Amino acid sequence: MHEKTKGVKRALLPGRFQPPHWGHFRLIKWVLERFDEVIIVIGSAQKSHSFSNPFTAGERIEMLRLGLKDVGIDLSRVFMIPVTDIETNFVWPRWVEMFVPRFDCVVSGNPLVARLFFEYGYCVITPPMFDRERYSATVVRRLMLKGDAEWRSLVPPSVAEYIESIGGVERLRRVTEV
Ligand SMILES: Nc1ncnc2c1ncn2[C@@H]1O[C@H](COP(=O)(O)OP(=O)(O)OP(=O)(O)O)[C@@H](O)[C@H]1O
Ligand SMILES: NC(=O)c1ccc[n+]([C@@H]2O[C@H](COP(=O)(O)O)[C@@H](O)[C@H]2O)c1
Repeated sequence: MHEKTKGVKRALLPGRFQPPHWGHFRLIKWVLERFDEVIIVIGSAQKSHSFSNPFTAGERIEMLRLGLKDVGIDLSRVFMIPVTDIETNFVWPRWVEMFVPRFDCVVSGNPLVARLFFEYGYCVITPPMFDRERYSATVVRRLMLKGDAEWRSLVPPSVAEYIESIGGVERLRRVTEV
């Protein structure tokens, strides 16, 4: 381990962030209360323009950065790294390792992610869920599709403005038309 990063505790936080909502930002704060740095893996980086994955990896990075600034998180403690999916779950932790800096633990509420990294030998932490009834990206996307402006209250203001600036709601409607 390099002398300068020796002793620095890092958590890996994988997710799709489609889009990032208040639950994610509370989770990132929670992680940074326990670790020195967080590596946010922007999962399914190859995906965009669908109901489950409307935004590109680049757009998700922009939104995360805006939200992190809104909540006053020091960006020098945060890495954001896009990682594409692969066919083989068993080797996915090794695949992720290729793209990211060294890390100590994985934080995930996703049972598959937790199990794969646990079997691979990592320390895995299941975080608390923050107001999960509301703070869910699926809920945000459903409200957008319904034309219910309530979705804006589930994400930081800067994220809502960004989504509007790129025509995100219109995109979601178009790509889900049958
Ligand atoms: N409200 C929340 N509180 C705490 N952690 C959350 C919350 N929502 C999501 N997470 C966690 O954030 C990580 C990334 O989640 P993800 O991007 O899948 O969000 P999501 O809201 O579950 O999205 P989707 O509804 O599109 O599946 C996962 O570990 C997930 O458990
Ligand atoms: N085989 C794989 O590529 C593999 C396995 C498990 C999770 N993942 C990814 O990890 C991310 C987990 O994030 P979510 O909790 O948002 O689903 C997703 O992008 C998911 O596709 C990929």
